[in-house]
Amino acid sequence: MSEPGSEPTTRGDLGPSEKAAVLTEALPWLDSYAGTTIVIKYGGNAMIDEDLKRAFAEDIVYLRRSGVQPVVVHGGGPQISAMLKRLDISSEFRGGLRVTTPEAMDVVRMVLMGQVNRELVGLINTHGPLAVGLSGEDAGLFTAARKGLLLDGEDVDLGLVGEVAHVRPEAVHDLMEAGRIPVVATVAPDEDGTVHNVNADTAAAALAVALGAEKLVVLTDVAGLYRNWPEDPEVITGITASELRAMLPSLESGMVPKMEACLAAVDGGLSRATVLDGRVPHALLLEIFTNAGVGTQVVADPIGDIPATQQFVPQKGNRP
Ligand SMILES: Nc1ncnc2c1ncn2[C@@H]1O[C@H](COP(=O)(O)OP(=O)(O)O)[C@@H](O)[C@H]1O
Ligand SMILES: CC(=O)N[C@@H](CCC(=O)OP(=O)(O)O)C(=O)O
Repeated sequence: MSEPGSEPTTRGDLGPSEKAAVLTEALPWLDSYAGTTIVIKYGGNAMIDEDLKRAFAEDIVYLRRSGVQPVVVHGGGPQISAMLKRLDISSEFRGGLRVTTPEAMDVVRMVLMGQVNRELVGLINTHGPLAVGLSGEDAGLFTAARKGLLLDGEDVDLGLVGEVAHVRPEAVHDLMEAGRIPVVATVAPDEDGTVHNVNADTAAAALAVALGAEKLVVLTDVAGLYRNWPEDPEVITGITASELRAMLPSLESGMVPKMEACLAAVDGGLSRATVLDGRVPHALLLEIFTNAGVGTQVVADPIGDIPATQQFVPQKGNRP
């Protein structure tokens, strides 16, 4: 596993028998995931360069062609920050969430829907007419409610930041039934129609639960959830819902909404939620179609005394 800030590792060239082994290793996973829905959250911090974004689009199309139904929910935090800076609009984060003024909200909406969403849809569609972009504003997909935040005993006013109060997943279902890949930006109106900025991890979890997805995969810019961050970091490969719940108050910055989202997904009935290093090319395929898996896997509390690291150990025939 890489350390924070270190370069992600890549695989060297494989010989013919190793290539065949990789392909056959995928077979049981192809069998067990066919027909399931996987929600993939693509964080803005993992959209580092054009090659990585192209590799991500390939992975999504690969999943679709393998009979999996991928649903993409994307972020774009660094892209929003860059545009706010260009426009000389200040913004700050509290508890991993952007304090969003009405002026900043216009920029959030413009960047997420007009820039990041369009780019991902375009990259996927170089492989065929597959992806359709939408936001929480389309066909009532998300209804937001103003998010409150208590930090160190103090009420923080986050402005136009929303949490997902209601999901109406019909539009996503319609697209999936038509063989399309929904690509979702996470701005959403409240009941009065005022558009709110919803953290993409939070929205991805809510959508995954509403769709009854098999799994939530979160692509970010670290190798997973670290214990003892940042002094003596060590990636946690597997963690149960209760262990994560106990750890949440000690987490910082962007990891707070991310791990809250994984917990919400598992509490909402998904069998797993995984945080992966999106800087590794094809991390998604490695996670879904190889025995090793990568990153941090959050699982429901065990029945009996099987440790989290050994639950659903990805081996043939061992799917829950
Ligand atoms: N315990 C932790 N383990 C891993 N990353 C952490 C931890 N605590 C804080 N972080 C920070 O959280 C960041 C990921 O969140 P964020 O920047 O919101 O990513 P994304 O754009 O992918 O949603 C990491 O880059 C890291 O700096
Ligand atoms: C409320 C809030 O913080 N919203 C996020 C929405 C984008 C996002 O979540 O992007 P990443 O996944 O790349 O972090 C923001 O304004 O940055």
